[in-house]
Order: sequence, then structure tokens, then C-alpha cells
Amino acid sequence: MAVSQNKPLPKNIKYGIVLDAGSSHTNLYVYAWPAEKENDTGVVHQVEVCKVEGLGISGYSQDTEKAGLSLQQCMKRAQEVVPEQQHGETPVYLGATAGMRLLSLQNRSIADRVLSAVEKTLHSSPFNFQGARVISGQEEGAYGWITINYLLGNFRQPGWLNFLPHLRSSRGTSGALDLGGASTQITFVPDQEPIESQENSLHFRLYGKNYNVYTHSFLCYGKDQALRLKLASDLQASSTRNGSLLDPCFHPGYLRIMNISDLYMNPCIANGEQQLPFTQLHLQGNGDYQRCRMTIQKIFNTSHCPYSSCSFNGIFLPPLQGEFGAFSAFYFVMNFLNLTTEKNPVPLDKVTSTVERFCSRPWHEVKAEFPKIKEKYLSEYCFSGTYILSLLENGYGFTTEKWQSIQFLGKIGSSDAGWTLGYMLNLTNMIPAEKPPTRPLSHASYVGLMVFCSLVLVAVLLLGWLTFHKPKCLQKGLI
Ligand SMILES: O=P(O)(O)OP(=O)(O)OP(=O)(O)OC[C@H]1O[C@@H](n2cnc3c(O)ncnc32)[C@H](O)[C@@H]1O
Repeated sequence: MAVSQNKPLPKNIKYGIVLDAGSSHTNLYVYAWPAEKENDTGVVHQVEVCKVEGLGISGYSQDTEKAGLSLQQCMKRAQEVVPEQQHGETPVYLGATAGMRLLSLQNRSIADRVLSAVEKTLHSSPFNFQGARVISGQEEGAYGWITINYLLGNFRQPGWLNFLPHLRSSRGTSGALDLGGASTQITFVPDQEPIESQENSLHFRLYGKNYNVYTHSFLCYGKDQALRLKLASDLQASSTRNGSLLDPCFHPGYLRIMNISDLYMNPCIANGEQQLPFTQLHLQGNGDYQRCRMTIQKIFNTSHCPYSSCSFNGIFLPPLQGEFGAFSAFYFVMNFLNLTTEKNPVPLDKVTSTVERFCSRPWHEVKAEFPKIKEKYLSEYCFSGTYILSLLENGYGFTTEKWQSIQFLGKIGSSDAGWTLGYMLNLTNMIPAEKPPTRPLSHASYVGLMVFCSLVLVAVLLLGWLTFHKPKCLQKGLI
């Protein structure tokens, strides 16, 4: 049955499984780490990911049986990856994100039904199922931040700093920018302390170090919901009588028909449906980046700020600080547009001109060039690219200069950037508050270091003696 059971089994490896139930999909991640090093940082790696395409929370709510089957397929894959004798001890966690937060707001009983259907499937697996729950936006932001800093090795503290605790600082961590389908998160360690708004403030003590972290999750500002917000705002501003709308965020020649009820059946959009004299929306693209940007701008309310500084919608945002890793849809979109590089970030003006050029391309040409890409994704890269620029530049204030501190990340090593690893590390207590006691140096290194220091000391003393006590004959010869 198991693929990996034909191979020799690695010894002392532990496993953990996390399911990410998003708004449009479910992903199952299998993580592995050496048992004897589990409290070290950076030792856990993703060894498998199983994507259940098109079956997210919206899928579950419509067809729980089909969703259950897809889930079983991914659980089967996990059974193949984890050695059979370890199934019983391998924990499985399921976290549902913004799609489920929205579904709970819309209809609590459907949301509960979805979770219990999922729980039933997971209870019947041979693994040690630990529960399914909806994670909060704050948790999603925090666990994403923990994941990328864990994988980037930013929680590692040079041993010598233990002797100089006053030099320890929380700088050197990377901020996290996560763009989902239904929500988006920004999380980083700001310079400014204390953090002005309590609900955006988190405190962690990890490996003996304190971190005061700022985080905010914007529900309804994931890229799918943001498109709906934009369309609802366009409709409100338009005087269309028949439901036809020219949309600058889609390619010239692109047509899309949407049911008005689908657009408004959503807690993100205040109900304005009943005033409309049509039931369908006919979108016609005209690929105009500048106009697209203007229409998107309207979904960010920047008219009030009860703090010293805000992002939008009156939400506190301290001055941006340090490097940022941008993942999930930030990466998917930028990667499609060839704007992600391993080393130097692509400058903001080049990103803007690339998106502008892409938006202006006729739809038939784009479709012919990328026949293998899902039409939903392909048709929305123009909107998504423009939305990312609006959110980062106007929403968060990444100027041309600050833009250079953003790295678009898909994977770090073999692991996907996202909240799931941070979630598992926390629930399995694999990130201790205090640094695990380790001997700073082995005996041999200690002896070597002492010998080296003694030689340097002797050399310095000799040099000093030669400089200040030159032999008399030499001094005479010089006069
Ligand atoms: O946290 P929430 O908001 O629930 O979001 P999610 O869990 O659905 O979010 P993901 O990070 O999985 O995906 C983010 C969005 O990117 C979309 N997406 C996934 N793969 C993509 C690709 O290759 N190209 C473009 N978009 C993609 C996906 O449909 C979502 O709208």
C-alpha cells in the first residue's frame, strides 16, 4: 500500500500533518523532523503537500460528500508518506481560514456542519487527529510570521550573545505579508514601542528572546473578495440600466457574466442588490491599468485615522520596519508576471510597467500564450497585479525605496511559506520560550580557542615590546 514503506525507513524521524482549509481549496501538508533535535530551530521541513483543487470552504458548503472524498484522497497520500508504525502517534490539525470566517458570519449552522463533516473524515483516519477549528485573522498573521522566520533561521541566536543579553534585539526578523482569497495579513516587529492599538499587538518569547509583534488581518481584502468589493463599488458608481459594465481590470476582449445574487450574497458587501433593475452583470474588459488602479483605490477608505498612522479603514499601522517576505497570492501573481527573483527585488517602476503592459494585451492573445493556466487565474492576473500594487503602495505605504525590502517567496527551502508550519510548531510546543540549554562549545573547540587566544596575546605583547624597547644599536643607527 505505502510507497515509502518499500524504501528503508529513516530512523528517529517524527511527523506532523496540517490541513489548510482555505476559501477555494484545501491543502494538506506533511512535515518531518529528527526527533532528537525537535527543539532546535529550522529542523522541521515539509515533505509532502496534497492540493485538493477547487474544494475549499465554498465547496464543502455545497457538496460535503464530494469534499469528504477529496479529503480522504489526501489522507491516503499522507498514509503513504508517514511510515505505518508511526500513524497512531502522528498528530493531524485542521485550520480553516478567512473563507470559513466569512461562512460563519453568513450562516453559522452551515459552517458548523462543514467542520463536523471534516472532523468525521479525519477521525476515521489512522492518525492522531487533534481537532478542526477556524483560526482567527490574528493567528493567521502570527503563524505566517513564525513560519517564515523559523525557516529563514532568524530565531537563531549566535551563542556569544548569551553573554551580552543587553545586545539582544528583535531586529533581524522578517515581516510577513500574506494574500489569501478572502483575507490579507501584515505582520512585523516595528521600531515604535509600545504598539498603539492593543488588538494589533502580540507578544512572543521564543528561544529566550522577546518579540513585540504588530499584526493585522483585513477580512474581505483577499484577492477574490477584493474583486467583489471593487465590482460592487463600480456598480454603485455606474448608471448602467442593463448590467453592462466596462471593466479596466480585465483584458480588452474579455467578457464575463456574473449573477448579481452571487456578488451580493456575501457579508463583505453591504446589501445594495435590491435596487438594481437587472439580475446579471456583463463585464467587458478594456485593459486600462491606470483606470483599474483608480477603481481599486475606492475600496480603501483613508478618510479617518484615530491613531498616529493608519493603513486604511481606520486601522493602525506603525512605520514599516525591516525586510518583508510576501507569500501566497502575492507570490502566485508576481511569479506569473516573472517579477520574482532569487536575489535582487524587481524595482517598483518595473513592476508597474509590467502589470500595465500585461493588462493592455488582448485577451485572445493572452489565452493563446498560456493555454495550460486555469482561465479563472489567467483572466484575473491583471486585476490581481494591480490590486497588489494598490494594497502595498497605497494601503501599506511601501514607497519606491521600501519596495526593495520585499522578497516574494513561494518556498523557503523545501517548505511552502504560509501559516501552517507555525501553527504546528506552536501546537506541538516545538518552539520553546527559553533557549534549550546547550554547551556553547565542545571541549576540543574550547581548547583550540584558548590556544589561539594565547598565541594572539603573545604576538601582541611581542610586537608591543619591539615597538617601545628597540635595541639601542638600532636606534643609534637611525640618527
Ligand atoms: O486565507 P484565505 O483568505 O482563506 O485564503 P486561501 O486560503 O484561499 O488562500 P491561498 O493562499 O491558498 O490562495 C490565495 C489565492 O490565490 C489563488 N491561487 C492559488 N493558486 C494560484 C495561481 O497559481 N495563480 C493565481 N492565483 C492562485 C487562490 O484561488 C486564492 O484566491
